[in-house]
Amino acid sequence: MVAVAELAGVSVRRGTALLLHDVNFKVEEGDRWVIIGPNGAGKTTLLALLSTQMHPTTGVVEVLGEYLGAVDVFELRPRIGVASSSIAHRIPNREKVADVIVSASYGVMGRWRETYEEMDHARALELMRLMHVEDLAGRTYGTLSEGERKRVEIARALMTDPELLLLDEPGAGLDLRGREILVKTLSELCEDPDAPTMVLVTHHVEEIPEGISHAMLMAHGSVVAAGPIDEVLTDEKLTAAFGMPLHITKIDGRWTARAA
Ligand SMILES: Nc1ncnc2c1ncn2[C@@H]1O[C@H](COP(=O)(O)OP(=O)(O)OP(=O)(O)O)[C@@H](O)[C@H]1O
Repeated sequence: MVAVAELAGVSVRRGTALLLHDVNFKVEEGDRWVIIGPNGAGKTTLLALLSTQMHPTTGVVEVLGEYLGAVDVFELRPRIGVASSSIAHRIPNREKVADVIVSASYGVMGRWRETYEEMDHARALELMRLMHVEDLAGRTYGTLSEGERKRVEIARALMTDPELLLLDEPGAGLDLRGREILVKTLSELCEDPDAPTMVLVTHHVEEIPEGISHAMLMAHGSVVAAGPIDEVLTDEKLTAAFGMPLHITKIDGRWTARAA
């Protein structure tokens, strides 16, 4: 198996704060990872390394065969799709949904004077169908519900045909209906053999789509457990990560957790 990303002995320090401590993590081609942990566990920091937005203080980060620190990250970034609230905040509200997606092929936020190929428009349409937002193509981004926005943001992240897809809390702020539509759409993506290798971050096991193959539990900047999802999402390991007695169950491929 080819490693799409690998962290070896990675720590990240900011002043006296240790954001990540001796993290080892390997993502192989075709893997669908979920990273779970309480607030402040270091999940966003880990995604910042994988998306080449941050360098480690110590240790080695390899992404798509290149080592951070020895590669021009601007060449690497188009090969990585990212959907996160910080990117979403930069999308202009007046932008049409179809343009939000197609403009990713130029790496721009909001259309300006670029001209797009027919191929780009066809790809954007294909992705809108994949994310079930094709009916919203003509709407402006600012008029969408939170759930619709999330699916548009993921379609945008897929526009450059990335080899690695990073999703930072896609279910945050969604109501039950919005969450269920998103989880179903993400399940379809996870089960699509042509979809890129994926790493999804969430706080809630209820947001884990079917088709996720691996899980990592984090706490206090360290890895509590990592591996095939059924081996990692156990009462004992979840309890250790969240620091309270928890009971987790899996029914029809979906997970729920509550205090034990
Ligand atoms: N520049 C910084 N200086 C000091 N501490 C920082 C800095 N950036 C982040 N931190 C701290 O590092 C820890 C890890 O942050 P991170 O955002 O990676 O956690 P997270 O698991 O994504 O949390 P959340 O679930 O709340 O989004 C937090 O305690 C945060 O306050």
